[in-house]
Amino acid sequence: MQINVVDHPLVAHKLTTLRDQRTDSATFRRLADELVTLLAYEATRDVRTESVDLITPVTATTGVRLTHPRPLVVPILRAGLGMLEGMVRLLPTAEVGFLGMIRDEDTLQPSTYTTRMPDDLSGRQVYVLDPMLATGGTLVAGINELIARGADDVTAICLLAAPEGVATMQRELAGAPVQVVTAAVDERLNEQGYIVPGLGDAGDRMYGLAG
Ligand SMILES: O=P(O)(O)OC[C@H]1O[C@H](OP(=O)(O)OP(=O)(O)O)[C@H](O)[C@@H]1O
Ligand SMILES: O=c1cc[nH]c(=O)[nH]1
Ligand SMILES: [Mg+2]
Repeated sequence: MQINVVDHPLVAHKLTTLRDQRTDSATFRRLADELVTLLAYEATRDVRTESVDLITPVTATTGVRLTHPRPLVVPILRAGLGMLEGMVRLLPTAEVGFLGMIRDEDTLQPSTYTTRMPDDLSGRQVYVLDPMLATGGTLVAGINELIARGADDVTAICLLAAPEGVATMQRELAGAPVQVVTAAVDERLNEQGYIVPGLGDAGDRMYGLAG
């Protein structure tokens, strides 16, 4: 499994504002949207294209366009939903599937409460969106579901990662066709499984406290 930490001043600037506890939900959602487009620029470096002939107002030429089958974008609900618009803006032909997952606050084990995706993902490029890679349990389970459906080219885009989660993914998904693109790998997890220094609970910061 490959990890790509995007080292760019605009990425660092937006991430710093996301971390700040004074940033309100509306600003947090806007910055998450902007940040995912910057990360997606790196994450889609190998997106499949085909050449296409066209005529400009000046001459005939050849260009490229995204190829079929269409890429699949899968936000992991809830917090991954805040990354969806920024991603499909860059990949307008993408199809969108959904994985609803929640991490138990005490055991930190993930469970899946909804799945809406094509049954057969063979030959598809898949982009998974989840802002936080903490213990890695959620992404490992989510990506294993994609692989079970035949996915053989999976890129996870995360706003922030913990070294523990990266190590878990490298162990659990060793040899799998998976890469992770993130804005930063932080110091560690705390006793509650939150990333330190982190940005808190991404879902709560986007959408308010879950009831
Ligand atoms: O790497 P892990 O330790 O598995 O933790 C990461 C997961 O935790 C958060 O989701 P949460 O369970 O809070 O659900 P939410 O998005 O609905 O808030 C986050 O959005 C990730 O999906
Ligand atoms: O720091 C963390 C860890 C898991 N989920 C979050 O939303 N934040
Ligand atoms: Mg949450």
